[in-house]
Amino acid sequence: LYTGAPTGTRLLSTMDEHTPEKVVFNKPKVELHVHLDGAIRVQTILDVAKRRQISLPGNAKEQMTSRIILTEPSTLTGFLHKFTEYMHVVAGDREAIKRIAYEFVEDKAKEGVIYVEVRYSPHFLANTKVEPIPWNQKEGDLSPDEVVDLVNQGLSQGERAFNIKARSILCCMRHMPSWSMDIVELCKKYRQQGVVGIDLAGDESLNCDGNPDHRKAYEEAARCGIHRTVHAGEVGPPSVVREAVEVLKAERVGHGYRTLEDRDLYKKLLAQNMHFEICPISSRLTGACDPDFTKHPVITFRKDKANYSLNTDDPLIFNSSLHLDYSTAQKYMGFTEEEFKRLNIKSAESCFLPENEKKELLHKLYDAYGMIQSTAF
Ligand SMILES: O=c1[nH]cnc2c1ncn2[C@H]1C[C@H](O)[C@@H](CO)O1
Repeated sequence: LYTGAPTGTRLLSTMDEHTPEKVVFNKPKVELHVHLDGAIRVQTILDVAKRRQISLPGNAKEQMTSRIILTEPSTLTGFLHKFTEYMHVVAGDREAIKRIAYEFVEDKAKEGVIYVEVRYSPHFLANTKVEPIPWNQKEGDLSPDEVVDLVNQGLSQGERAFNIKARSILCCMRHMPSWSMDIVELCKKYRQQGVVGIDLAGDESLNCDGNPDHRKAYEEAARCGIHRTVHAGEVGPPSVVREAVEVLKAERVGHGYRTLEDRDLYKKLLAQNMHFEICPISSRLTGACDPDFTKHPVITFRKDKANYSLNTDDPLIFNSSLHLDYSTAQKYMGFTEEEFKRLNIKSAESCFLPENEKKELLHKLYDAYGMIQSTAF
């Protein structure tokens, strides 16, 4: 049993019962890149479909699971298509949205995560005040604004029940620039209720142009002190990373694998201590990286002592858990306990919490890792 819970009030099991993989780093962790809508329990999708009388092609859990999950390397476009299998079930439903957020916190606590930043597109979960209404839903009465309020409620109930900290990041979508100004306004409105940042997600292989609406939203975010991350260089070229950092003023890069193809950019970002949100399992199944993990870009990041985190991205679709990302890094990339500690401390340093809360989180990690705080890496 993992007994190092922050306040010592709760014992966490070493792993989720559905994850057979070995736990290689059974210590408190920080996760910075995970999509709420890519981290729903299959059982919850089935329960909500039943309650709402939405018929699904497969009713049995195994059938639905096999429709949703990716087992072989695909493309980012192919991967993103998987969301159409189930998003219509939960979108527009208040109870489902709160439940998903709450259960998400429970699942993270079970993985030994003590601080998580979870991201999602409020528009994708709404059915009014969103144009076009996503997932072929009929118009209803759940706006993106109320979606954010519901997720905040679910997350904070989860925080209290499972004794970890959860904050959120709101996603702009590359193919929907007209939503981006709403996003920054929602970030501003809900910054006291757990929203800590803005992201730009979606299909970089189809939409990597520097759209002025995304740029305006990010300018406003920077002006208001809203923290910024951008999906870039996952499948798109290094120029998308450069734009994310130089134009959108991203403080972190989502994925960023292809940064390595531009030596000058990579050197500059290393010198800047730029944080890369690395998602090993995801990068194989989306086709972003070579399927051979022994050739993964994170091996270079590690060698260069770069600032990066390890993350699940979309554990529902990858049928994965954070333990699997860690055990993969250990098994195929030679990661050690020391490196896991170092990268979690880097993750905490790069998180979007206010300084005082960041310090507190760092203290918890130093304490759990048996480190004296001055022993900086
Ligand atoms: O890995 C990803 N790259 C780009 N976009 C992604 C990835 N995973 C999820 N998304 C998209 C699909 C979700 O509906 C959206 C918001 O969470 O973000």
